[in-house]
Parts: sequence; C-alpha cells; structure tokens
Amino acid sequence: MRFLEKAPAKINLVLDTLYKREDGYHEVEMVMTTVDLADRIELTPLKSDEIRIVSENRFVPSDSRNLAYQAARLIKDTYHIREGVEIFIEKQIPVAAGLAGGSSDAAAVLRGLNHLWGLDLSLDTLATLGAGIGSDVSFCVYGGTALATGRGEQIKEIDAPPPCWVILAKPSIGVSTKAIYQNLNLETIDHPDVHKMVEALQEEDYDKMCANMGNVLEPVTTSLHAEVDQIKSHMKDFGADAVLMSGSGPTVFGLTQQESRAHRIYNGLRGFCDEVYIVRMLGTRNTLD
Ligand SMILES: C[C@@](CO)(OP(=O)(O)O)[C@H](O)COP(=O)(O)OP(=O)(O)OC[C@H]1O[C@@H](n2ccc(N)nc2=O)[C@H](O)[C@@H]1O
Ligand SMILES: Nc1ncnc2c1ncn2[C@@H]1O[C@H](COP(=O)(O)OP(=O)(O)O)[C@@H](O)[C@H]1O
Repeated sequence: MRFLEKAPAKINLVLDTLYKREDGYHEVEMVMTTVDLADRIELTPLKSDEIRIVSENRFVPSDSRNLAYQAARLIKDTYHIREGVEIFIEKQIPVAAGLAGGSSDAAAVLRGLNHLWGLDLSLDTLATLGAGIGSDVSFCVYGGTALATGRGEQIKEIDAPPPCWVILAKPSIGVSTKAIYQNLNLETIDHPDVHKMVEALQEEDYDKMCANMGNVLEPVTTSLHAEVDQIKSHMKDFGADAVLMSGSGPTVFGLTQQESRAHRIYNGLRGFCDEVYIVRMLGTRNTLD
C-alpha cells in the first residue's frame, strides 16, 4: 500500500534576526507561509529493514544527507520501527532556493510515516521531532501561516495572508544558508517590523502586508550575487506590488492581486530567468490524514 503526501514550499514574508546565540544559531522572528508549489512524496513499505530514497533530480542526495532520509531514520529509531520504506521524491521545488524544499520533504515524511506505521502522533510531537532535523522543519510539519521564533522552530499559527498571486523566480545560482548567516553583520541590520506584518494579516490588509515585507538576509545574498537585485528590479518593472528574496535566497518572489498582471510578470521574467513559477498562497494548516 503506497501513501502520498504533498510537501509545499514556503516563503518568508518577513525575516528578522535579533542576536547570535551561544549555540551558533541566530535568534529569529519570521512570518512564513506555504505556497502551492509542492514536491510529491510517495511512501512504499519495504519488507527489508531499510530506508531507500529514490529521486530523478540530480541535486537531491539519495543517502543519509537527504532530510527525508533523516526524518525516516528519526521516526524509526525513536519508535523502534523494524519495517523499511521507499521514499520517492518527485521534486518540483527548486533545490537550495530559500523555499525549504528539503525541510518540507522531511516534514511530509514525518506526517506520512506517522500515518503509514499507525503511530498516532500529534502535529506538535512531529514538529518537536522535526526540529532535530533542521530549523525550518517544524514550520513545514504544520504548514499554513506562522510566526516563527527561536532558531525558527517555535511556531505560532497566525492569520493567512489576503488572497494574491505569487511569482517566484530562482536565478541559476545555489546559496548556502550557513554561509549567508555567517556573513550577516548584526551591527548594521535594518530591522523590519515583524509585528506590523502580523497585524497586516490579522486586518486582512494587502497593502500593509506589502509595505511591511522585509528580510535581513537579502542584503547579504545580493552582495554576493548581483542576479538577485536584477531580478527584483525586473519584477518591480513588470508591475509587482512588493518584491522580496525568500529565506537565504536566491529565489525572489513578487506579489499582485491581479491575475493579468501576474501573467505579465511571469512572462516578462521568463526572458531573464530559467526557473519562474506562478502560484497562490496556501495559507491554511495541514491536518493529519
Ligand atoms: C533562512 C531560512 C529562513 O526560513 O530558510 P532557508 O533559506 O534555508 O529556506 C531558515 O532560517 C534556515 O533554516 P534551515 O535551512 O532549516 O537551517 P538549518 O539546517 O537549521 O541551519 C543551517 C545553518 O544556518 C545557520 N542558521 C540557521 C538557522 C538560524 N536560526 N540561525 C542560523 O545561524 C546555522 O549556521 C546553521 O548551521
Ligand atoms: N529532500 C531534499 N530535497 C532537496 N535538497 C535536499 C534534500 N535533502 C537534503 N537536501 C540538501 O539540502 C540543501 C538545501 O536544500 P533545500 O532544502 O532545497 O534549500 P533551502 O534550505 O535553501 O530551502 C541542498 O544543498 C541539498 O543538497
């Protein structure tokens, strides 16, 4: 019996860092939301006691470096499961893009194996487990829209963004999250107002949401990769209401409420960038199947 689970990408509407902690991580305040660009995860039970990763995408590791593998290993070890599983990852989310593709795959494996192996764990328990894999995994377990604090693993559900179109454009460069955080100068940060963003969502105020988007990692990535700024300028020129880099980048997203304008931005961007997507915000939380 196969089990299918969707693993949606996330964007950061706002990302602030407060200070560097003694464990080396940065204390963050972020508003994150899921969009309907998703990997498809297919779980097939195996008689042999092994975890097998299968993916046709050459950038996706097929061994223990894969976050989906780590999720399965964690569940097996924690709950003493002696069965095996094949994890087929149909990749739609660009890799190393600031869209949490690997984290979302890991979260989907946690939700899926919970179902497949009849563990009856809550989303809260899965999110706590997920934090051991990576800072973004807890958010991805819940999906929807959240204020994330701590190193990103403390999740509070908040209101979904007002309906709009999201155009995602990923320049053909890979970015290391670790390297971007390492290059962040905490003394010179221009802090965005995270609480105004939370308010904007509460008030369903699209203009206020656009006005309060901000990401302190953006200047770090743009200083290393000029392409990010170029794509931002193009998106603005084609008519996006607000434009921001997601996470540590390099993917840039632009927002509009008008479908015709969304297509104009999408078509315009395709001339400059190989990987462009036009998606909707999902906004609402996952449920356990
Ligand atoms: C920047 C963000 C924003 O959502 O996303 P991405 O760009 O990766 O999508 C996240 O904070 C990334 O989360 P994630 O990709 O899970 O990071 P982790 O594996 O936990 O950490 C990778 C490295 O990033 C740095 N790191 C990460 C999180 C954090 N709060 N402070 C940090 O300094 C650390 O150097 C760590 O070794
Ligand atoms: N299931 C997975 N899908 C994609 N990348 C993965 C996966 N598991 C591990 N990785 C590794 O994680 C790194 C970050 O990838 P990803 O999660 O897509 O980006 P980001 O952290 O920027 O959102 C990549 O370099 C890749 O080798």
